[in-house]
Amino acid sequence: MAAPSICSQWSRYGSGWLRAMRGCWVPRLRSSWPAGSLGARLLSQEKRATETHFGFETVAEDEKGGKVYHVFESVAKRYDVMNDMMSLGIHRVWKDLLLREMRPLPGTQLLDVAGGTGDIAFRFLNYVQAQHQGKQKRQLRAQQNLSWEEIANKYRNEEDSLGGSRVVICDINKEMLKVGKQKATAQGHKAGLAWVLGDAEELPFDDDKFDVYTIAFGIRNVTHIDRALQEAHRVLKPGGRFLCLEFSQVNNPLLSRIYDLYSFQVIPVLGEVIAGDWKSYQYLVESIRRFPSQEEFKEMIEDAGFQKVTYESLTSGIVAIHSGFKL
Ligand SMILES: COc1cc(O)cc(C/C=C(\C)CC/C=C(\C)CC/C=C(\C)CC/C=C(\C)CC/C=C(\C)CC/C=C(\C)CC/C=C(\C)CC/C=C(\C)CC/C=C(\C)CCC=C(C)C)c1O
Ligand SMILES: C[S@@+](CC[C@H](N)C(=O)[O-])C[C@H]1O[C@@H](n2cnc3c(N)ncnc32)[C@H](O)[C@@H]1O
Repeated sequence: MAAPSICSQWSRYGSGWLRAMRGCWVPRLRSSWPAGSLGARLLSQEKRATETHFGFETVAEDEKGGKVYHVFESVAKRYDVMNDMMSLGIHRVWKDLLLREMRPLPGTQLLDVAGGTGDIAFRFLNYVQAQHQGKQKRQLRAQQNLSWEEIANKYRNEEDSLGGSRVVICDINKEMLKVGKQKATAQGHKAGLAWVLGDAEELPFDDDKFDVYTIAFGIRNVTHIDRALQEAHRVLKPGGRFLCLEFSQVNNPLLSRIYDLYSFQVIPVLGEVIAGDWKSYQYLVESIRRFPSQEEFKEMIEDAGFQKVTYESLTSGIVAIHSGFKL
């Protein structure tokens, strides 16, 4: 599979003709537009159309990708330890629940987008391996009068311990992927996984290719969420499933105040102390507040063409798992 270069990915950010115009005739005309005139209104519309947010900051659309890249390049090495410290390990439970929701069938082809250091992919591999081994044991136990040679051969001939399941981890950040690959080696995951550098908004995969698409704590960072959702829909096979684990809206007012206090007063401090990076963790908490609520995000998933869209809020809505099908 071809891995597109980071530079070619970035050249795409922002809408082409508006960007080109901003650079040429728009600034020259600006001074001659009286306030409230059509020209001034068009300019402000054009600005709004090409601006987005990076946390609480307003930035040009074509700047956001670079800023997000810098955040994850900076945190990559301390990413996993930070998550355990900041969430007291709770992120592991959320990720386990995503797998429980997925319940992959034998032979599942999974695409994990914004897969970073591989947490979802490794859970998937452990799950399908355990399933496959369980099935194999049950089959052997059901067969009477097998010799020890036959049993030993059965185990030896078992080339694919994953029962045909595979996972592709796709992420835009090569530093995150690098840490993920090191983790895979340390955890003994060799077979059944591929690492691909790519953008959620322009996936380097053919149509109708995967059974399941996951994105965990990734979609919040994408510049055009609608494009990422459309891409998810494109690469899934008919009948395929979209699953997203993401921060969401806390639904308990009292807890919400404690949560805000913890997010804004503690997380950036931990970011500074553990990773030497206040700004990236300030971006994390700000981007969480910017992300749509459970219901709003559900509508966006439906707009991308998914059917039977549902969600489950976890830990009082701190995070939610959204699910949808390509039918
Ligand atoms: C740069 O971008 C990123 C970098 C990353 O490293 C990760 C991500 C993406 C995120 C993940 C992969 C998930 C893992 C990361 C997190 C969970 C960090 C984000 C955390 C939050 C937004 C806050 C919510 C966290 C939790 C509920 C986890 C549990 C944490 C606690 C129970 C905190 C306990 C801490 C203390 C007792 C320390 C003392 C605190 C204070 C003095 C401040 C005041 C705090 C309190 C009164 C207690 C705080 C209690 C809560 C927060 C519980 C609130 C519970 C509910 C609302 C149910 C990435 O994009
Ligand atoms: C918070 S991490 C999540 C990593 C992993 N899924 C997890 O649950 O631990 C967010 C990831 O999204 C990736 N990312 C951000 N924008 C992306 C994009 N446009 N396309 C693909 N990946 C992106 C980042 O590089 C980073 O690895």
